Amino acid sequence: MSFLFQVPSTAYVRLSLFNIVAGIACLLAVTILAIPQLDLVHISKALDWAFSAILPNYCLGRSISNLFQNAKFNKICNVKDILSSYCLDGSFSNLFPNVSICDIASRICDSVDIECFCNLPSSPFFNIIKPCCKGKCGEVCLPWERNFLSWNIPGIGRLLIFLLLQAIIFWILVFAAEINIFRVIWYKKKSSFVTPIQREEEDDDDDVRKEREHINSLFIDDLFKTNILVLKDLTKYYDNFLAVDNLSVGIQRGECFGLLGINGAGKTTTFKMLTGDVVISSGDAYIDGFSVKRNVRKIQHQLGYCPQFDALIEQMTGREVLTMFARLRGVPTHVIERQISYLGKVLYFDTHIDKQVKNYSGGNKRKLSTAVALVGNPPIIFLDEPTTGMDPIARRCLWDALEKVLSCGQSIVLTSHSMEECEALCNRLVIMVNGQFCCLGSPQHLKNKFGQGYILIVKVGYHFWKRASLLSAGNSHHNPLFRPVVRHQDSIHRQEEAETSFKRDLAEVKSFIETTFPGCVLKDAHQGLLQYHIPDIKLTWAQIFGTMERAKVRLNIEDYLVGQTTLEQVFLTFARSQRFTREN
Ligand SMILES: Nc1ncnc2c1ncn2[C@@H]1O[C@H](COP(=O)(O)OP(=O)(O)OP(=O)(O)O)[C@@H](O)[C@H]1O
Repeated sequence: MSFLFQVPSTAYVRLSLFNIVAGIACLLAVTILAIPQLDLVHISKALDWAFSAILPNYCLGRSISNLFQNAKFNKICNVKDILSSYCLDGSFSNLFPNVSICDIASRICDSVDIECFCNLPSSPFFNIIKPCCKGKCGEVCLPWERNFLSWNIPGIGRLLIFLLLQAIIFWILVFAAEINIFRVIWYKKKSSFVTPIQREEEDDDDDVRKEREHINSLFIDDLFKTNILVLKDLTKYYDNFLAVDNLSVGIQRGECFGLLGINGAGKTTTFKMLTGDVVISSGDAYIDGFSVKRNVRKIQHQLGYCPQFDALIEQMTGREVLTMFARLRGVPTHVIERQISYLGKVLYFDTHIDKQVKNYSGGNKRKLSTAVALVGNPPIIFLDEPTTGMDPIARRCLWDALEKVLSCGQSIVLTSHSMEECEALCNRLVIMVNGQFCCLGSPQHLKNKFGQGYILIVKVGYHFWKRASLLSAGNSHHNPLFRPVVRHQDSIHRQEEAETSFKRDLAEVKSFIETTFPGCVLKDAHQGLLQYHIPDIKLTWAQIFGTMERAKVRLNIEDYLVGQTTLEQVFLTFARSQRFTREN
């Protein structure tokens, strides 16, 4: 049922409703339609067969109902009961004083059953038991079976056989789903009518293109001599929306690979495809040689996953959660305790490990989720924004822990919105925009390639404005009578003056920088803070500092900063081209 529903509460409500409808409403419908006066008995019979064949809860309800009904009618049609009720109380002898039927009947029916009476050519006793005489009772026949397991209604033999068949069929379906047969069939069927997406290769960054060519040029076995994870033209469509677009990359053993991108770039969807949570639209991914499409179970044994939102059981303690996942991963019992205390220590939440998860802070939950991903030392670990909500110390502790993991030869794929984190951990990273890789390489390579030159940040002084505001505030002490009106008008006037002056200063500084450093690009302008990228690599630090020091005296520059281009600036350059949907 987890294939049909995303939200547990929705699944619960809908399944409960379905069971009520299938179990009770169908039973009522069939029973009502079976009333002879409605003349719909044939429909009732057809529905009874149909429901019995497909609905186990109908079979169960029907069996219970039939058992009860059959027991009741068996009691009515039991010869000894009839004899005792009619003969012993004398009612029969009163009705037919000249007939010693009770004596005859009791003598006969000690040895024979009700059919004996039904076969008597005519007798008053026959009239009494007539409704029990099958085939001789016309429209007043009672439906009863001496054997309650009989195939005929109200015997429950047929229903039991259906229940058994359904158990076998549903077990086979669950087993097939477990071993992923449906997914494989789905992929096979889909690949026959999905045409691969035609890409404009020349639009790709050359590193991204080279990586794709490298992946496509080698056989899978060759790729896994060095790589642990390979994505090959991995694509995901949500209906018609292209969330992940033709990703190809190989991630090496012991490598930390970063996925950067703004909200909605497609990072989580990529993870979800790799873990088998969502179906791949086209392309494939391989972990340690196993295809996600064909061997998702094997792949799930190989990976640890820290999802974007903590998937923890609130009522369990941290230790219990880790023990559970360790057992699921097949960690030997005697090693589990050692691993848990190690993870608690390196991730610095060992003091909370015996608390219930519901009492954890947000940061500690993230640590526990990361520990869940690390338990059992899987060869590849996916971490989706693991440090969200962690304080700077905890974050650094996590980085140390991840460094240790990497040094043991395990690989990590990490998404994060912290450039600092990516620079600290990632050997290589990609920036994703609109589901595509825009650039690929080490943080330094990307900075060199996309951020050649310098970053100049200039803060234009606003002290005139500040002084004016202070002045107007100071004046207000002296003339309490006129203060409200005069102060208000004066303040507005001074603020307007200060604003004009500030705008003039800003324009002067802009014009100075743009003429002094030709080719510079204004990246950001915000509250008097101008951020330029100076691409001219021939300029020296001394030249830039000298020029700015001289300008600082002449122009209204309060402060300035010259630096190397940061990863964040490279990121921002690419992030600007992300298409914005209503959601992101
Ligand atoms: N189940 C879904 N159905 C339809 N569209 C979806 C679904 N899940 C994600 N998307 C869309 O796919 C795109 C990529 O989403 P995804 O969650 O992968 O982004 P992300 O890069 O992980 O973002 P974030 O940094 O916020 O986690 C988004 O535009 C999102 O709206």
